[in-house]
Formats: sequence, C-alpha cells, structure tokens
Amino acid sequence: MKVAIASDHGGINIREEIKKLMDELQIPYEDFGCECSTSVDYPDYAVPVAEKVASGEFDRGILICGTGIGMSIAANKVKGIRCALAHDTFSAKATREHNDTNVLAMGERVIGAGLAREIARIWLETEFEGGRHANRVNKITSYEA
Ligand SMILES: O=C(CO)[C@H](O)[C@H](O)[C@H](O)COP(=O)(O)O
Repeated sequence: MKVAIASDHGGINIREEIKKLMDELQIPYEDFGCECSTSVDYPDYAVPVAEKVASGEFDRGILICGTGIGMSIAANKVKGIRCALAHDTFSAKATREHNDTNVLAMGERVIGAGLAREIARIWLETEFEGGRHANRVNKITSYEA
C-alpha cells in the first residue's frame, strides 16, 4: 500500500504524527505539503492528493486541516474518491468495512495527535467487507458515472 498525505496550515502537527506512524508501520508514503505554516487553501492540497488516489498512483490518501471538513468536501469532488471525515475509531473502522473509503480526513482543531494516530492506524489496517456494502458502494460509483 502507498499513501499520499497532505495538510493545510491547520493540520501540520498531526500530519507529522501520521508520517511517524507510517514509518512505524513501514507503509510507504509521500508528503504533498503544505510546506510552511503560513495560511494556504485546503483545496490546493486535497484535490491533488485525491487525484493521485483516483488515478491509482497511490492506494490511499490522508488529509488533515483544521476541522477535516474542507479537505473532505474537496476530496469528495474527485471522481472515484470516497473520503471519510473520521474523529473516532468506531467510524474509522466502519468506514473501511462498509464504505471502502480511499481517503481519510481529520481535523487538528478537533482531536489530538494520539487519537488521530489511532484512527489512521485502524483505517489503514481495516479491510472492506464487500457483500451488501459493495452493492451500496457500486450505486455511488454508478451515480458518478
Ligand atoms: O476547511 C476547513 C474548515 O472546514 C479547515 O479547517 C481549514 O483548515 C480552516 O478553514 C482554516 O482556517 P483559517 O482561519 O484560515 O486558519
């Protein structure tokens, strides 16, 4: 699995924690910014990461901003992306099992680094269940087409 990671200025600290987690889990990743703590616009980071996942260049994406909301809205505009905004471990697990989400968004102004790491770890390690959930995901994909 290869993961594309990005944040805006509101998500830099959690992005760094997620990178440490990726190193610990030995999961290859690439950091697509932002480069500094001055104010940037989250769509400039969400859309390129989402496009890299949608194209198959990366398997998954992780996006962090202040709330995670802007990143998730922007990522979900890209065809083929199912981005989950998750701030608890139950949702992180369920959204992989049920929705086969390929991008995770979190908000650094909402949760701490420890919980963000645990959410990301669970989300990365949980498999899609398929079955009835596949029918539902396929309906989303059909709508997109
Ligand atoms: O998009 C967001 C809110 O849905 C993100 O949390 C941004 O990080 C936030 O809007 C940035 O706000 P700032 O006041 O410009 O730092």
